[in-house]
Amino acid sequence: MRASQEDFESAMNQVKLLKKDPGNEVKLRLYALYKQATEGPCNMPKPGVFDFINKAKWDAWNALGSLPKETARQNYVDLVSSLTSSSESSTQVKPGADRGQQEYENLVVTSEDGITKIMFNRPTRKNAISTQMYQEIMLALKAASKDDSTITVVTGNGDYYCSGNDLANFTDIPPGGVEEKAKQSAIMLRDFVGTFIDFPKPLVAVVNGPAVGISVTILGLFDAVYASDRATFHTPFSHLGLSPEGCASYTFPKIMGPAKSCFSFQATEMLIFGKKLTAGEACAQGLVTEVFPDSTFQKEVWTRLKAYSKLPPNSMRISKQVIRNMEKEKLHAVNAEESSVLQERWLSDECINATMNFLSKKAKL
Ligand SMILES: CCCCC/C=C/C(=O)SCCNC(=O)CCNC(=O)[C@H](O)C(C)(C)COP(=O)(O)OP(=O)(O)OC[C@H]1O[C@@H](n2cnc3c(N)ncnc32)[C@H](O)[C@@H]1OP(=O)(O)O
Repeated sequence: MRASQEDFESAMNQVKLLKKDPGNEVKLRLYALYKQATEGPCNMPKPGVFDFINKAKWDAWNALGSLPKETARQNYVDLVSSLTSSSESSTQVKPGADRGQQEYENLVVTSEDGITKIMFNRPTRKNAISTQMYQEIMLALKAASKDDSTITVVTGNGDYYCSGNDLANFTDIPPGGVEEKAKQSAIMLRDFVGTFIDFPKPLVAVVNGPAVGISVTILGLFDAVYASDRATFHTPFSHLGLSPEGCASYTFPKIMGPAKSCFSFQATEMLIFGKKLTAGEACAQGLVTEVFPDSTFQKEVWTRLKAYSKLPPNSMRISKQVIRNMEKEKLHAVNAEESSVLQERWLSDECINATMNFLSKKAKL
C-alpha cells in the first residue's frame, strides 16, 4: 500500500521524537526524500564548493533524479519506520534499563555518598555539548533533583571541563531550513538554562580543566565552583559572531561587582571582548569559589564535598531556595531575552562565517 499524506506527516513528527541521533548520512537522505516528496526533482541552483553544508544537501536531493513524488514519500515513511523500530529495540537491550536506570551516551552519571556526579564524557571533542548531550544533561539534572542525593556535581572527563557548544550542531539543518534550526536551538537553549535556574538542590561545578562558552556562562547559576589551577574561563562570543547566554549578561556583572566599577568592566571584557581568565583571575572576580593545585585537586575537592553531603538535606535545599527564589523570575526573563537575541545571531553572516571557519579547520580559539 502507498504511504498517504497523513502517513508522511506522522513520519515527519516521529523524526523529531527520535531518541538517538541517526547520523549525518541518514539525515541527508531524509532531507533529500522530504524535498523530493514535497517539491519534486531538485530545482535549486548548485551551491558553491565552499558552502559545503548546502552543497551536501543539494547533492543528496539531486541524486534522487526524477524519482516520483509518491515513491519519495513512501521511501521517507519506510526510512523513518526503520529508524523508530531500531531505536526502540536498542532501548530495550540497554543494560540497566530493567533496573530503572537511565543510560547516557555523552555523560557518566553516578550516585555515591549522597552525591550525584554528572560528568561530561566526550573527551575526544573536549566535551563539546552536542544537541543530544544538551538533552541528556537536562534529563540527568531532572533525575538528580528527585533522587536521594543531597548535592549534585557537574564535572568533565579528560583534560577539558568543556569546550562549550558543539559547533557542528549547526550543520544539522532540519527540513524547515536554517530559520527553523535557529528557532529550535533557541527553544533548546532556553529549556537547558531554565533547568539550571530551577535546580532545587545545591549544585557544584568541579572544573577540572579549561571551560569555554556556555559551560562558563552557566557557572553563575551554580552554588559553588571549585577549579583546578589548570582551568581557564573563556567566553569568545564576539569571535563567533554570537552574544552571551546562560544568564551571564545579568549574573556576571552582578558577581564581578557593581555597575561602573572596574570589576563590572571585567564582566564586559569577558563577554564582549572574549578575554580568557585564569582560574586565579576568575576566583578574584567571584566566578570561582576556590582554586586548588591540579595535583591535589580531585582529592581535596571530593573530601570537602563528601563532608558537605552529610549536612541535613532539607536545610540545604531550603537555604538555596531562600537565597535564589527572589532572583528566579528575573533569571527566566534574562534567559528568554538572551535566547531570542541568539536566535537572530545564529542567522548572521558573522556567526555563519565564524562557524564555517572553525569547521573547515581555518580557525580555533
Ligand atoms: C544550542 C545552544 C547554543 C548555546 C550557545 C553556546 C555558545 C558557546 O558555547 S560558544 C563556544 C563554542 N566553543 C568554541 O568555539 C570552541 C571551539 N574549539 C576550539 O577552539 C578548540 O577545539 C579548543 C581551543 C577548545 C581546543 O583546542 P585543542 O586543544 O587544539 O584541541 P582540538 O581543537 O584538536 O580538539 C579536539 C577535537 O575536538 C573538536 N572540538 C573541540 N571543541 C569543539 C567544539 N566546541 N565544537 C565542535 N568540535 C570541537 C576539535 O574540532 C577537534 O576535532 P578533530 O580535529 O576532528 O579531532
